Amino acid sequence: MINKLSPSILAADFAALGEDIRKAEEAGAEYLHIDVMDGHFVPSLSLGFPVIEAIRKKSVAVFDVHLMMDNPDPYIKAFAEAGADILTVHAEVCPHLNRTIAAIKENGMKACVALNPSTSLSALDYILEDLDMVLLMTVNPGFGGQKYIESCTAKIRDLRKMMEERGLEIDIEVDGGIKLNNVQTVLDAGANIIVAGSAVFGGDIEKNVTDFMKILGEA
Ligand SMILES: O=C(CO)[C@H](O)[C@H](O)COP(=O)(O)O
Ligand SMILES: [Fe+2]
Repeated sequence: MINKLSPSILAADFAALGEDIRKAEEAGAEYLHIDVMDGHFVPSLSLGFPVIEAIRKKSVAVFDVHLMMDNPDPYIKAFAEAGADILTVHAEVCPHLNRTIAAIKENGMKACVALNPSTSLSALDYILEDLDMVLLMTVNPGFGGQKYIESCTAKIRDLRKMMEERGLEIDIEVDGGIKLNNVQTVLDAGANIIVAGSAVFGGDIEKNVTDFMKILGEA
């Protein structure tokens, strides 16, 4: 599996968003993780279409859009038009997951399902073969800067094993509390797409990206 860093712009300086993104990309980040929160599924409100459209004009990165929203189905086409490349929906709020995943693909995006830390991997049992990526939340979604939940390491390992047993090579993305001092743990467990917000945008962005990429073997 190819490792990628996906810096989460939730932790960027929103008053200097274009500049912070430019720094992350110039340091070598190929993905950007964009957190959309609806104040329903999660307590926070974050950003929406105008922001995604604006940064799409400035960035060539893969837009890895993480929807933390109830009932995302009516918005799928609009996210594609705004510039999303990968669209992630939460299993907890998608009762018609096959239909949702099909709609994401029909709109030309890669399809990913996210699971909260306490959601069982069995939620993926009958959909895994249809996915381009699985996002395992390693904190409860809603806020940046939280602490990594240790029990998620075994879950990553179990998901990679589940994929191997089915002969699947699907990206496993991890999101929440990933820092330079625990990223090797999640890589060893089987994750290969690494979201980092505060650990990238809090401080020297170029140095943080470079340091992560050395560990990811991307540098
Ligand atoms: O989805 C998210 C929160 O719900 C964010 O992507 C995540 O929390 C990144 O922030 P950090 O790396 O600071 O934990
Ligand atoms: Fe996220």
